[in-house]
Amino acid sequence: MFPYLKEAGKANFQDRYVKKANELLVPWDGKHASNIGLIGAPLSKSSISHSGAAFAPQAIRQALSFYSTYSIEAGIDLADITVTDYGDIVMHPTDIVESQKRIAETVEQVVALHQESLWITLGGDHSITCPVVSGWQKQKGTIGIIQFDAHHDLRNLEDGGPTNGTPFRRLIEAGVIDGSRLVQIGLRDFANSLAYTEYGKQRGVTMYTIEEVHRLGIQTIIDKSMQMLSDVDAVYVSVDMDVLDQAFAPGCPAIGPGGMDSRTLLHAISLLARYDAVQAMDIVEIDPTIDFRQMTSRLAAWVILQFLKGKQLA
Ligand SMILES: N=CN[C@@H](CCC(=O)O)C(=O)O
Ligand SMILES: [Mn+2]
Ligand SMILES: [Mn+2]
Repeated sequence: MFPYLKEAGKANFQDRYVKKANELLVPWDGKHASNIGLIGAPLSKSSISHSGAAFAPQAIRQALSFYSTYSIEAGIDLADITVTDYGDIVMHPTDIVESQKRIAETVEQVVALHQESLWITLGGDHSITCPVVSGWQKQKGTIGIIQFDAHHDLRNLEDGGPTNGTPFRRLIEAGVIDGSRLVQIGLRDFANSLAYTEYGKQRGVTMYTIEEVHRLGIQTIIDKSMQMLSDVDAVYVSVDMDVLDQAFAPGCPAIGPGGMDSRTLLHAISLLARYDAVQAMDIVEIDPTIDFRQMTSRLAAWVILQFLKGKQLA
């Protein structure tokens, strides 16, 4: 009736030949689901550094609207993919342990409903990976994890409880994953301590520093890692955005120089997604309140798109 009135929040300009990446997300109706699920775990009260990562799931969804679904490099369009958006898990306002329990329970329940689905979880700080993987693993069996991170995240629990510095130690000590099935990629100087490198080595964790990424090349590291994990039932990819150099990811609380460039991370995700065993991914440690021009959330949107692209190329 009114030709110049549009629904609030809808784009001002629509090109009939362009599909925007956010249009791939379809809210879960409680019944129907596609074979790719997305869920938000907005917890950041568990972060050692001040963090507004609880705002990241919405920021990343919104950042998808900046991009189209067409990959000129691969010569494919993702337009026909549907990602079922399960929404965000409600966090307890003060109780971190209760919030993490809700994450584990919810993930276990939704994965049980749709066991064949691929899962993308948007954090939150990195503490969410422990409950997410715990819930997911219950439906999967023996799992491997590939972690992109500047940090080990193998800190002791005594000093701070279940913070964003501890998820992989908790998973190992709870027996959810064997240390020999954890691969850490992008570890960097002056962001860790010898005690945790030694703890990781004792547990059989495979570690690649950012210097090794540069020297060996990301393709070689991904090939080797997936070969090493060839006996697992499923592989989980955990993307701590602070693996990136501060120039590429200004919106992470624990930024630093000497990190990975965005192209290397995106290539790694697309390579990993081509493996059938890679069935889940999380993206963590983005605080949209300190980001610059949504650069870090935009990159996270691309991480999702590279994952979807890689699956199309599998
Ligand atoms: N996942 C991040 N872990 C880092 C940063 C913690 C922080 O400063 O918030 C770590 O344990 O050092
Ligand atoms: Mn980190
Ligand atoms: Mn981390």
